[in-house]
Amino acid sequence: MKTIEVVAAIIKDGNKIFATQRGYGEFKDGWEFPGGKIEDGESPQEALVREIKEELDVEISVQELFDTVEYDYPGFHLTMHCFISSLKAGEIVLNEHEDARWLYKEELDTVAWLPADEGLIEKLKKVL
Ligand SMILES: Nc1nc2c([nH]c(=O)n2[C@H]2C[C@H](O)[C@@H](COP(=O)(O)OP(=O)(O)OP(=O)(O)O)O2)c(=O)[nH]1
Repeated sequence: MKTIEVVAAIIKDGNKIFATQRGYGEFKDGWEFPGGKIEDGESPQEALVREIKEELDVEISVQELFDTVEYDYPGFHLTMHCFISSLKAGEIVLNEHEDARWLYKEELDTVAWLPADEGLIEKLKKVL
């Protein structure tokens, strides 16, 4: 099966994390962590900084790797490296997503996460 390698940002502000809702495509309306595919020659961290600038207009500082999710969708295998991050500069603008929310730990279950993110959310609840 084809593997897609993706980086995603768990952007934290104090006790809150930033969740985005996909605005298009196969997973439209699902909630996720912003990010996208790594391009040739990029490190995961470089890809993440670029993707977040494209999607949200902001600069982030990328901190530690929180988890790498491995998940089989019907059409492909997803490998997703999820980095704890924080906002460095700029104001968030939703260039691609249809909605976004800052969620406290207690609110993490109030949005419909993409299937690959469900285990990650359980793991996050333990550390937030
Ligand atoms: N960014 C991100 N993608 C996720 C998450 N969970 C999850 O299953 N995915 C999947 C959805 C997509 O198939 C893939 C991400 O690829 P992508 O962001 O480049 O999105 P895309 O398929 O729309 O690709 P493209 O149109 O930009 O080429 O990973 C998540 O939390 N964040």
